[in-house]
Amino acid sequence: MTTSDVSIVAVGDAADAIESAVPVLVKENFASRLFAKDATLWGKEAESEAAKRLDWVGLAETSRPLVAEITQLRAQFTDAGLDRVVLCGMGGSSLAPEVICATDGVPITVLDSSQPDMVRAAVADRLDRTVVVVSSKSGSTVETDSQRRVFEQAFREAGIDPTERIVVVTDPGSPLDKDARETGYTVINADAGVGGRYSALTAFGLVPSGLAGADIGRLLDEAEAVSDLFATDDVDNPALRLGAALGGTSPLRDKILLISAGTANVGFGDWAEQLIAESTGKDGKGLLPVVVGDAPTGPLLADELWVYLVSGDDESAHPGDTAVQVSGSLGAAMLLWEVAVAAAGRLIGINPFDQPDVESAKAAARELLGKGTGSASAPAFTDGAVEVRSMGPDFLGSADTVSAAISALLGQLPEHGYLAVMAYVDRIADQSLADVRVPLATKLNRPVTFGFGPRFLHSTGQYHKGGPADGIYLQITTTPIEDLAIPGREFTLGEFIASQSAGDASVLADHGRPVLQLHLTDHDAGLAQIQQAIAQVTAS
Ligand SMILES: O=P(O)(O)OC[C@H]1O[C@](O)(CO)[C@@H](O)[C@@H]1O
Repeated sequence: MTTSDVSIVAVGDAADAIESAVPVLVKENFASRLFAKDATLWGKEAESEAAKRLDWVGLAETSRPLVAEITQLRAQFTDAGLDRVVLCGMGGSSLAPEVICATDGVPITVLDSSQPDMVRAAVADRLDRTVVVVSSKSGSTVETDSQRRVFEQAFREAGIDPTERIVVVTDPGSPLDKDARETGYTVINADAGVGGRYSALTAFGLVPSGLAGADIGRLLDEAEAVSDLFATDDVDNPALRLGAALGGTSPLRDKILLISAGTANVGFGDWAEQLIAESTGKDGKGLLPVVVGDAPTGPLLADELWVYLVSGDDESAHPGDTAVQVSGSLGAAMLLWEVAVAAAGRLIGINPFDQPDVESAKAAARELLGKGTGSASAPAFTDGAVEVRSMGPDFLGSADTVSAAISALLGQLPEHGYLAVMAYVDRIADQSLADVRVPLATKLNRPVTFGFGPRFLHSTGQYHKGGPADGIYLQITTTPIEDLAIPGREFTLGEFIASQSAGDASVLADHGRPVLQLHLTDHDAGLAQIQQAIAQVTAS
């Protein structure tokens, strides 16, 4: 069916789920209650958190005043010859602007990493023309704080006053809010009644995107055009239909393949990935988003739902026994998925507004940093430029090469499991590493996710630790080409990212999950060696 500029077409189990679950959601008045900010929709335990997290339903209207404010600020910067925008922020504080800018074709540098080489590269580029947006809802995320410190120092060293170049987006009253105001930065507060992954249409999505030149007024128009439709208790409500397809299949198809099939919303899967994984992956339940780019060549698996992201004028139905085809302009699509995931959360029986397991990895990282140790343990063995460690169950056996270790990890895959590749490398310079995903998925004939660390910790990281215990994990870490000090901190970025990867691995291992860590002692040689080893394993 097609309504407004949003369209949902479903076949197979997804269509059955829509047929059975949407009437229930309609009968319960889910849509109208959601838009009336009814915090009781996800059960007693979720109520107090939900009560603080539902302002996103009205953002198309309430965010309007920001458009003029941001436009004016952009004009000031442009007049001063500042035409490069860097966004420092993690997860919900950076994923939306990346998609908004890419879709609008305007450049923005998204720095969502603690990887020293990636941070150095962002700081070294056109500093004299750069405006930095520091975005953090909590105001306490260590990656973001570290990025800010590095930029502040770089500006000072270049004889530039950081207060003329740094704009801070944060919740009112956060530690960052206080500090930034005292320092004299331009601060734009976000709506505190919206969680990170639902914040695309708040100041978190709009400030960096608008400063970079994206048409944020149009984005809000697109969301506003569908708001009433999504608030309607009707079986034709596309957001309820998508929510039912995501959370209402029986048995639950919990691996959601996000396929880019002509959509104009560039990189939308990366944004939706966080929304789905962090919202649903908890209490041993959840939906695993798998961003696959092109359509998979293998058969549809019994626990997969294929979601084709198409363009509005694509009339053709995509193949697949069970599939959903979704289109919509970006602002509409963002609101569509937010409502759909909230509805899926009710169907699955989880609280879509908390992220209980993200903190556990952060705590483990803090502990390791405190001890001054990045890597948790001595390597089991070293092969060329790669140190090999295993965590969780002892699965290495007699493996003494990188490829044998990878094969041993793959041998741990449960029947309905998935493999997550987690690469703590420079996600711009080492982008090609992501190409290992497809051959691994083909070899295993099971879902394989690929995430750059620490970015994924704020996305699929919640699902890995809180969702069903059926994952196996291939962690790739590296000695940086050149480490970087964090001004005012006792640890370097290199030490910090090492503690993040080791902390996450230790939490996964505590959950009984197999983790293989491949650590590059020499970045270039190690990377080539790992790519070769994966090619060898997947070819056999
Ligand atoms: O905006 P903040 O508070 O820096 O948080 C960044 C991200 O970290 C998380 O809180 C946890 O991963 C995400 O939900 C959030 O989007």
